[in-house]
Amino acid sequence: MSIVLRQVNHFYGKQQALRDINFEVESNQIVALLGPSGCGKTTLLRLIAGLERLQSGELYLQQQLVAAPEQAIHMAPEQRSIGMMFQDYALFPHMSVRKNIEYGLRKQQNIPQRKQWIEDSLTSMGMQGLLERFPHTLSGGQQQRVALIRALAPEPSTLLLDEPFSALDEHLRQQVREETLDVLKKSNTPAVMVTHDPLEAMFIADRIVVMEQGRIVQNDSPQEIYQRPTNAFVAALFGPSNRFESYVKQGRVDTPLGCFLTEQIAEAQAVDVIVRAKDIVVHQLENSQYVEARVISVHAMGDETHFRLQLPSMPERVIHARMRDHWQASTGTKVWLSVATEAAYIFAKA
Ligand SMILES: Nc1ncnc2c1ncn2[C@@H]1O[C@H](COP(=O)(O)OP(=O)(O)OP(=O)(O)O)[C@@H](O)[C@H]1O
Repeated sequence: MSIVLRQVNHFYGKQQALRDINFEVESNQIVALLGPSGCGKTTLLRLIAGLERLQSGELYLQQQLVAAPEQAIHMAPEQRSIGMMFQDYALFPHMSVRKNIEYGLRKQQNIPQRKQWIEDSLTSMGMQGLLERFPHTLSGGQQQRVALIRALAPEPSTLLLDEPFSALDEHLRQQVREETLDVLKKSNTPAVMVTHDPLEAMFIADRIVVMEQGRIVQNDSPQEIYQRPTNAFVAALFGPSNRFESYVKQGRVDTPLGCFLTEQIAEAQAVDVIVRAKDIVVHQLENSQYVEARVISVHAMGDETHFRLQLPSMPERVIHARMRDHWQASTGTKVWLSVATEAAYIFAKA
């Protein structure tokens, strides 16, 4: 194991930022911490790095107990062999790219070999010839690549990344994200990356830890998180969705989009139902099995068409649907909706 956290709680004054956190990062794994602003992601990263003192619980890095307040253990950040990379790059402005990267090399390392690694890594990212340049002469994407190589040059046992791509525009973000993934996998460095972008987490991570209000609500592979979300919050993370409140009656849950079967949830239990926009099929032809709706607006979204729809039974709500087809329809057009029964995610309310 690269990182093990046991029973960690953290307070800022009276406000609790982390609750009962337990998780592990295996060697060679990339783990994404995913959740909305304020859910405690950065706090967790800072605790692992030692920038914030653990108040309770235990932290192991490479099987070594490095923080445990009950045993008065707190290893200093610089002794933890952790590399860090943040969204604002934080390169030294008065040093060349070469000096920035070589700054962290340690005497114990095979320096000529590391220098070769630095040159090879920059070349693989299309950055050959930039070693003598200064940070202010580089683009944001180039600075971010330098920051990655700098963080990895001392061969840390783990890399922590806090929203590393958020300052980049969408196109560049995708490119730098792919390069980062390749460099991390090639160097076999386990990493924990904070992000609030579910697609980014799915793309880069072997495992996703979803956080909500200081708690871990699910810790699984990207596929499990997407296909078997454990609560309504996780089910609604990936793209636009529709949420309904209902209750179980004779093994069924009635919603404005139809009736769905549920076997696991007790009779009369109040539930949240999530139907992802992509799971609603919009039909042009009337069918008595389908639910009637009217078009509010239609939006071409590249390969998909996004519909904002209104149901006669609940005119105050906007229903979101997404189809792979290309559609055009004017406001007020009548359409019919269907949802496969397995496409409704049903969760008992807490
Ligand atoms: N130094 C601090 N002093 C007081 N409260 C803090 C401090 N740092 C964080 N908090 C609070 O703790 C909670 C968790 O913050 P944290 O920065 O860990 O969340 P986050 O998920 O990383 O959010 P974001 O995505 O916006 O960075 C928030 O309510 C925040 O306001």
